[in-house]
Amino acid sequence: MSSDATASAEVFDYVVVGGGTAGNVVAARLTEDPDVTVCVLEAGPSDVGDDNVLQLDRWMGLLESGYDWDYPVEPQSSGNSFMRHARAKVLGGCSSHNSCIAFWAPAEDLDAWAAGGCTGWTAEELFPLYRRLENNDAPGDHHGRSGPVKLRTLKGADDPCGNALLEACAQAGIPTTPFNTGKTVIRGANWFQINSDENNVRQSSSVAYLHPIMGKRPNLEVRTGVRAKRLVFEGKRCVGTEYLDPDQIHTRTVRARREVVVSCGSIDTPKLLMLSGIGPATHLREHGVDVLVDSPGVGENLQDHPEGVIMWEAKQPMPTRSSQWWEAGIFYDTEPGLDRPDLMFHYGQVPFDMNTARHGYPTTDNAFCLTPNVTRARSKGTVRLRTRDFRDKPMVDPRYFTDEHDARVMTYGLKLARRIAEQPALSGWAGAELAPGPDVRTDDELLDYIHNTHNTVYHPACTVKMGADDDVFAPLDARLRVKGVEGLRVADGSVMPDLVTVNPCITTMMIGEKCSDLLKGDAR
Ligand SMILES: Cc1cc2nc3c(=O)[nH]c(=O)nc-3n(C[C@H](O)[C@H](O)[C@H](O)COP(=O)(O)OP(=O)(O)OC[C@H]3O[C@@H](n4cnc5c(N)ncnc54)[C@H](O)[C@@H]3O)c2cc1C
Repeated sequence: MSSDATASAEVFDYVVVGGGTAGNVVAARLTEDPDVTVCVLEAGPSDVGDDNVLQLDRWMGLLESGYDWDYPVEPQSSGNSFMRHARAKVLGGCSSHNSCIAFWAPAEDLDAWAAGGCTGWTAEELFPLYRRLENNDAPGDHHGRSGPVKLRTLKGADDPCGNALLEACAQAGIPTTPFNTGKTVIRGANWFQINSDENNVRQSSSVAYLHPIMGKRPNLEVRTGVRAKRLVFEGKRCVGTEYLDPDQIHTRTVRARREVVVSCGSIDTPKLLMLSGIGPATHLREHGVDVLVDSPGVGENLQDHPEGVIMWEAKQPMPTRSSQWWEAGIFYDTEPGLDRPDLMFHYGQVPFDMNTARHGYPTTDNAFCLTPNVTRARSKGTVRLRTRDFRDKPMVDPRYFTDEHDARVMTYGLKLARRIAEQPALSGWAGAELAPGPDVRTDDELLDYIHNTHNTVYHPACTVKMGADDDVFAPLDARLRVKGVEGLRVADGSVMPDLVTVNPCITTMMIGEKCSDLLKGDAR
């Protein structure tokens, strides 16, 4: 150990606040060095032995459950004001809650981060980190074979409807194309890769990184059921955090000798920074929070993948077993000249009426659906404090569909989904269209339906973005350090300058890998 403190004392070399997707990666990598002590503070319970969390096919049951922070959105002028943002409250964070669709980010996304001032974040520099984290069953030299996170390629053996869908896509000019080869798929469809093992145990950051070492590394302490209230500073140096003990009464402090890493996710990280005095000064003062750093970008730039749904009654029985019920997807370019797809669909083997049933759209148990999402949405929102009480949910305002681009891509998506369903290959499967239904035809009607019923792919990100040193709207520099203070970094989905085009969980783990490299490099 680097000093007299042992792993059970209240002083550690590093404190990781939030035992989620990225935070656990940071903790696991740092404690590879037995002389480095790390304490992870996670508000939710442990996932060890909890099949509700570990068995991937049960993931939809976690939505709005006790494992969910379940954030409402502020009333939306152009979007669905009933929509809720699921955010996991359990060790592993959203990687313990999600559907484990596993993608490497397109090289173009990462290169754009670097071009925007994030030195060290090109695809060439980051692809080796994806390789390091994965143990992938896909062929070729592109993939890692010995990382902690198992990725497997789905094959659709038990889903004739899904196979008919891929055939229908091909009939509609969308070829069956392998994913995750390192070449960006602009137009193509296929079965996904997922991060779950052969027994369908999810390969969350806790399963893959923490379970093998918990209780085995004396330099790692994982505390669950503890909620950070506020970061602790001495002058401008972050020296630890206050947290609410599981007894829900006492406030304790844990200190970091070297650095604190905040990994609470794209909604709770900006909240914790703002409660600690780092954020837009006027907003902090309005809530009676003393300003430590006027950082106007904290809680700004909220980006997401808004998602619509189109659902058909199935003419034949749909599968009764599945890895996670959303096993295939489609990428598409809605205008010429794009270097990345601007539209994606997930194919659901199940009805998805969470946002349509309340509006009276019919539903059934035997249905399938396509959910178009806007992969490079331009509507940007905010996360703000509701009050200065750490127990209050923050104000999440994604401002969905306030940019016309997003509305155009989404309506294009609904029409393209109908075109796919009309292909001969799906004639034996696509029955009545349940939502939005055949009467909803014009762009205005489709948009009205979307505004009332859209969901999210649950990818909120970018609210504490990294950027160039002189970018005042980037609260972090490219080494993930919070500008204006010392001893404090952020590692989670909030650091992305722009949301990746694809499902972001594996990229968020990669951010954890990168953060651990930066910390190790700077500690030398
Ligand atoms: C329902 C759902 C389905 C999804 N499906 C997919 C998918 O199939 N593929 C994909 O790539 N992505 C998917 N995503 C998105 C992906 O899982 C997330 O973008 C990613 O996991 C976020 O990681 P993070 O590290 O930013 O935050 P998180 O993983 O959410 O980690 C934050 C952690 O911090 C904890 N925390 C928060 N506040 C405090 C506090 N004050 N004190 C202590 N701890 C705190 C939280 O409890 C949580 O454990 C999905 C997300 C959801 C919610």
